[in-house]
Amino acid sequence: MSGPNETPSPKPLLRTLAGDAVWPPPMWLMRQAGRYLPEYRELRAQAGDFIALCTAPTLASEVTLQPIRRYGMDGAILFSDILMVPWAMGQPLRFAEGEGPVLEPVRDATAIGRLDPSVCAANAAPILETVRLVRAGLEAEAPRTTLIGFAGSPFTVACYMVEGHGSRDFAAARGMAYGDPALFGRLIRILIEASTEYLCAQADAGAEALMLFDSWAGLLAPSQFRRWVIEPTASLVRAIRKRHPLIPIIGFPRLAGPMLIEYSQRTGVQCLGIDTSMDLRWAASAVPPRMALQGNLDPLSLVAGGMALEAEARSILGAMRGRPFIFNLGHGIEKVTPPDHVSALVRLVRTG
Ligand SMILES: Cc1c2[nH]c(c1CCC(=O)O)Cc1[nH]c(c(CCC(=O)O)c1C)Cc1[nH]c(c(CCC(=O)O)c1C)Cc1[nH]c(c(C)c1CCC(=O)O)C2
Repeated sequence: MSGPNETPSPKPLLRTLAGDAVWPPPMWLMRQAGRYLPEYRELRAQAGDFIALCTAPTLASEVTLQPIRRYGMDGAILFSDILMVPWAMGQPLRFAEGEGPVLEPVRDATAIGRLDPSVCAANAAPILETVRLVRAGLEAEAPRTTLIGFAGSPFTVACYMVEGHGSRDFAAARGMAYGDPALFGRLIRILIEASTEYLCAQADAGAEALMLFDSWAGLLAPSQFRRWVIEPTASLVRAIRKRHPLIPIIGFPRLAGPMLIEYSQRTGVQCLGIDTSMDLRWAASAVPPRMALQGNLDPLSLVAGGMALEAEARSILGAMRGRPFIFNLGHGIEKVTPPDHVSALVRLVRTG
């Protein structure tokens, strides 16, 4: 972002977040560092488990830089996980092979009372060191690439903390939100405080933009969406802006549908991540005109490649030409994606 006395950033992704319709659009892919890349699988094997990899700054920064070296992406997203916030607050976490994350659920006042948001940023020190190493690596190797820090949004992180694992409907968490809103609200406030500290620490360490992943926002009824997605996100954004007034923030309320309109008006984010289900032209017509959009290629079209990929990507480019837009997927890249299909997509987007 540039203020009145600053020269505009030479980084295409930052210019887009500031509201310029940069073309061809900057691009990166959610989960771009991951198991579809042979060089990732190799480093992953060296580190042992996934948490060990996230907390080993040299390895985690290498992994973050791998897709930048291979594809020259405009955005480098910190290699970590949204569940490192509960982990850093002391909630036991492991990633079971083929099963996803497993946490010791927090479902009562005693368990929630044990969580300490004030220790989050200190316990996340190795992740913050990764941010510093990645930023230095980008300055040396890819000076036009923007470093994106991130956290999960309070609601989505609370879903995993209460449920203890992934779920199709997160019934325990959503049930607690109705049945004991005071207790659920306490958990949400703890997450707002911890995430504020953690995201500000990422910005201090060199993150140039921040993204809030709200993967399960779309499970909520409108009243609940306002209370547990919009209000906490607005508080988090306000708290970050007190210390980092200019840092751009991307909000990604997945499967929000028409609630995207209120989200765009009330949370204070500069950019909206758009999931695969949403019509980009509708989103563009529904939100403020200078607000950047990011998305929303179907990750399965990238697995398929060829004409199907080309048609989907061209349709997105056609819909977004002339407005601030960041080309991305509508959800994380699939593990079975052929790396060559990503190269083909990069060529296509780069020619606009
Ligand atoms: C819900 C969620 C999680 N994590 C995340 C979300 C929000 C986005 C989304 O909805 O996908 C976000 C996330 N997770 C990861 C990143 C790294 C940055 C990136 O490349 O985008 C980011 C931004 C790495 C990861 N996070 C995880 C992996 C796989 C771990 C491995 O290599 O074994 C990676 C690369 C593990 C993880 N982490 C999580 C789950 C459900 C799983 C297991 C499922 C899976 O394996 O894909 C929680």
